[in-house]
Amino acid sequence: MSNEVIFGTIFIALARTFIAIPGQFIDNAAKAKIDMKLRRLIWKSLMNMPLSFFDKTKAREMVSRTTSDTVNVSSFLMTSLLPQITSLYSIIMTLMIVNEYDRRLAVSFFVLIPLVALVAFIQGRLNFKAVSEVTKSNSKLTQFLAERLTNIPLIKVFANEEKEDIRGKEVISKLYKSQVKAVTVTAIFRPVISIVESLQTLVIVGLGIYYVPRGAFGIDVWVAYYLYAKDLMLRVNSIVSLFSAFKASQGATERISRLLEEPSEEYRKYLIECEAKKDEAKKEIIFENISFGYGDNNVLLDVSFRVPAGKVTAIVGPSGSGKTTILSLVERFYKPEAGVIKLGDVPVEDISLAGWRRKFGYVAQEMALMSGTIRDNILYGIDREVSEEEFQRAVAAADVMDFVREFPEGFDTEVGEFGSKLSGGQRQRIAISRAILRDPEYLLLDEATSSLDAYSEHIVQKNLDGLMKNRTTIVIAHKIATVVNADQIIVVDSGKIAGIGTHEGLLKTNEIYKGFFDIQSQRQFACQS
Ligand SMILES: Nc1ncnc2c1ncn2[C@@H]1O[C@H](COP(=O)(O)OP(=O)(O)OP(=O)(O)O)[C@@H](O)[C@H]1O
Repeated sequence: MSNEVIFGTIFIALARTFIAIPGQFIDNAAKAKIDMKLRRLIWKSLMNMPLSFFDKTKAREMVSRTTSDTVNVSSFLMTSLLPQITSLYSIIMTLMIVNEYDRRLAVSFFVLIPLVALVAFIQGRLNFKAVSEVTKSNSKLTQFLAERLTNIPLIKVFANEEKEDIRGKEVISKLYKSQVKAVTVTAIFRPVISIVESLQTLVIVGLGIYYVPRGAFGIDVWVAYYLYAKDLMLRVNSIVSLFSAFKASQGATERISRLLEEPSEEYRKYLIECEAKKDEAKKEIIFENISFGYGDNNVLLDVSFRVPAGKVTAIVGPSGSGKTTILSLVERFYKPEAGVIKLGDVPVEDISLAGWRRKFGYVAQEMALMSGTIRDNILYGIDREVSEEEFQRAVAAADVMDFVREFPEGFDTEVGEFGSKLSGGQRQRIAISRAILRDPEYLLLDEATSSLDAYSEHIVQKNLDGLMKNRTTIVIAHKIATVVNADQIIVVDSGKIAGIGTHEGLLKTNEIYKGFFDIQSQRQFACQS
């Protein structure tokens, strides 16, 4: 019996050590794999979300969904849940083995287990609350820092450094206080846990002192019981702490599930294969009784018009009247609430979104760039081979050479985060050269030359005119020259069509257009004089 107990105990201890080493490796590798799979799933889902999703979601929240929430889930699965299955098995086996040694020793566990479980439960709850508080304060600090650091010019312009300093200190202090709270919980529970451990030892030792001299069992059984009891208590402790780990991962799991359940753009729904049908560029784009709003903010009301194929349509109207929204609907960033948009006689809903977007070149007022070089940005989204000659032609047409020449590294110059190392006009010229390379069937320009100086504007406008020629183009225009030369002008006012016609026609019949023309003429005159 004696040898059996001693060798059995040593064998279990050794086996545990040898199993633990590869076990730990497998756990960590599996955890990393779960992280990777979850992150890929989230990323894919984010890439297929409609623009309306990003209107209501903070980018930083999506970053933490992809980085920290995934870790919470995988940690729960691999470091909390799975090991507890073996813990449960160990507890049952220990109870059975000790019961075989001596029933009275096994009964002692029914006193020790509830005691340890109760303390671990209370500690888990308090710890969970404290750690949640730290996580919350931490993400508030991250949000604060990211927002302020990307808006330094705004802070400087309003000389708000002192106020921001005070606000920053408050956010940092909040994180500090929550950390101290968490540390206090740990500090309070350390002595409580020590007391419980001492009690355990007292019971274990007490049982030995009482029963061994009376011959109930030998010292070997007593030592084995001691080792089993210690291990059992650790396992009970970790099973109970599963509760707080579950709570911590519950929030993350819910957030990830909610994200994955969001409806995607049905990007790959191919009802009509768009790419093959080049001749569709010959078809007009038709808005039939379109109404649309962002949430409760109604922007377009029963809007109907036709964009003739191969012609330039200019949209004019006061700020906030819905001009950019019309372009967004053409690009199918949003779905109209009422009415239908057609290409010829086909509703655009029946045309694959990927193919549809590939038909368009879009140059917005503010074009953000990706970090990388100027060349990377010019070629962004161009999924075909571009010869150096073609590249040079495009950059010359958009007057990009004018500023690239100034940089020692030329087209290999890094543009910085969001293209921050370039001016608005330089960023716009990159966007225009990108549109030229894309050679789209449809061109959407949102006041595309607004950030350029007079000289560059002249060159770029000349090339844009070339690009617009025989191409279906919708341009949101504030400049007289663009408007006057357009084949058709749509006047938008408070989300409604206030007039459609040519410059001469509207000038005679449309008061809003006449007002717009007069203001723009005066502005242009003021700029020139
Ligand atoms: N993503 C959005 N979410 C919520 N509201 C929006 C969004 N984009 C625009 N709006 C609102 O829709 C209305 C029309 O905006 P839109 O950008 O279409 O006007 P616009 O005529 O192009 O203006 P501007 O000439 O100043 O660029 C505005 O009241 C604006 O606040």
